[in-house]
Amino acid sequence: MSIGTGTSTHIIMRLQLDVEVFSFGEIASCISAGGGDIIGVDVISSSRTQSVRDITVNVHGVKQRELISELLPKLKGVKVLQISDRTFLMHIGGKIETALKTKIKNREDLARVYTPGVANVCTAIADEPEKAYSLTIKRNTVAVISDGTAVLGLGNIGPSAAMPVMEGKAMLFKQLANVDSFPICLDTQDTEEIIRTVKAIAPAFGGINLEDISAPRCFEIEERLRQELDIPVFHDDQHGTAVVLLAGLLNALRITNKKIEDIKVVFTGIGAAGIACTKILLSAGVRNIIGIDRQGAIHRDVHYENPHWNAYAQMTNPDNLKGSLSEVIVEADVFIGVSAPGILKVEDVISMAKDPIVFAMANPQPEIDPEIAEPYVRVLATGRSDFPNQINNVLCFPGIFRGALDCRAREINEEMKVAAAQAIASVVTDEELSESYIIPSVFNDKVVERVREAVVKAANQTGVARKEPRV
Ligand SMILES: NC(=O)c1ccc[n+]([C@@H]2O[C@H](COP(=O)([O-])OP(=O)(O)OC[C@H]3O[C@@H](n4cnc5c(N)ncnc54)[C@H](O)[C@@H]3O)[C@@H](O)[C@H]2O)c1
Ligand SMILES: O=C(O)C[C@H](O)C(=O)O
Ligand SMILES: [Mg+2]
Repeated sequence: MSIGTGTSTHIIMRLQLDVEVFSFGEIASCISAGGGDIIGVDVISSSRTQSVRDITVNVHGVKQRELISELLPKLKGVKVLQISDRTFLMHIGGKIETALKTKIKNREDLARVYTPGVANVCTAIADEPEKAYSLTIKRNTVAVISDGTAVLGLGNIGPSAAMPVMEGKAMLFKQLANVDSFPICLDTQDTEEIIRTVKAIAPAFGGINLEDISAPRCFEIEERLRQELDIPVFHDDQHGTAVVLLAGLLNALRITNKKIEDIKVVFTGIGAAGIACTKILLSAGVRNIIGIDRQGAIHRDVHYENPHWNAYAQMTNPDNLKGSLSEVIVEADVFIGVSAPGILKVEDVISMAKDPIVFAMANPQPEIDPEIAEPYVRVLATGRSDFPNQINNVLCFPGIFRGALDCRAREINEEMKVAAAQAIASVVTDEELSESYIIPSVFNDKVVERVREAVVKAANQTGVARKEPRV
């Protein structure tokens, strides 16, 4: 399966060139005719007769890449040895590794980090289990756990295919918040087995980040683990997303000057993210939310097999609207998509109220192509990093876990989440706020620090902190 991103990407073409025959001008014209731009040329090897070169080319989609790959071999003296995509190259062998804090230089070191010295440390922990926090990786380490059932918007692609996303989350934890983490993808989709397994591996970890586990199983898995473990358990697709969404919406409403209690919000995708996002907006004061899943608006006149939808119908849709997205979205102020690609049409956006806010957050393909939607909306956001206004849980999970680990929080509660949302929103000042800047960038170094501070404060206020954090 190939993801047509619709945006540019770099490919590296390794060419074997017959020195007597080839013409670089012809190669350049051919790449340009295929719609690519040459970014760089590296000579890999050279002899009197042959030269092997890597040509890095910027292309704007899969079709251009295919066209260039077809045209180049037709040139005289040119043989295409290999075409690699930079994204794939960054994944070869995985994206993370274990690093040592101290090197074992001699026998004395060996006897300390390993047998016999290590035995004394083990006994100390056996005598006083709390010491696991000071003498093992526990205090700074989170397990990133998935069963591969709702990987981005790709669906149930299984545990092995989920690994690149989980490795990516681990990279972000480390780079943004210096939290160590392990990506763990489980080869089971059985709720009880997942709960048992996570509980069994929990002693090594200071927190559990559940990721890309589909609804409705994710609700029970998280709830039971929260009750049965004494470390924070956080389903990122529910709560991380909800926190960042609330931050983005608070700032978008500053632009459109609409009051949170007056807006009509239409959601698509009433799964893990959709239900949690709805709940956070209700507690922030939104009164009119209508949720839409595959069969249309969720209302109170039917009984759903999914018990979460019956509960959802009770807390949303005050006018008990029925029908399709196109029918329900008329005069809505805000659209929030956590569902599937391409389901929002331009006509739907046109039918919204003045100054529409559209958050098309499905990954990797949003509910509407941003380029198509842009002329019709006041504020547009997606979950992706290649458009402005990235509403993605990456703005939340590193900082929220940094804070929770630092104050050794027992759990991550509602107050900590709302504090995190306000902290993220506050990074964008009044002077900076604009239609294309409602939410700070992932690379804004104020984000993690502000979220951490707000989360530690809320944890202290709600009595779930078990330690004064180091400053
Ligand atoms: N931007 C972010 O930070 C962020 C965070 C979490 C999830 N997401 C995205 O949101 C989407 C859902 O993720 P999830 O974890 O909630 O998955 P999920 O499987 O728990 O829920 C998805 C829901 O969308 C519904 N759906 C699918 N196709 C639909 C359609 N055509 N019309 C209406 N509803 C439809 C499904 O029936 C399901 O109820 C994914 O694309 C994911 O990438 C984005
Ligand atoms: O992984 C992401 O980019 C965000 C989110 O967790 C998702 O599942 O889409
Ligand atoms: Mg996810």
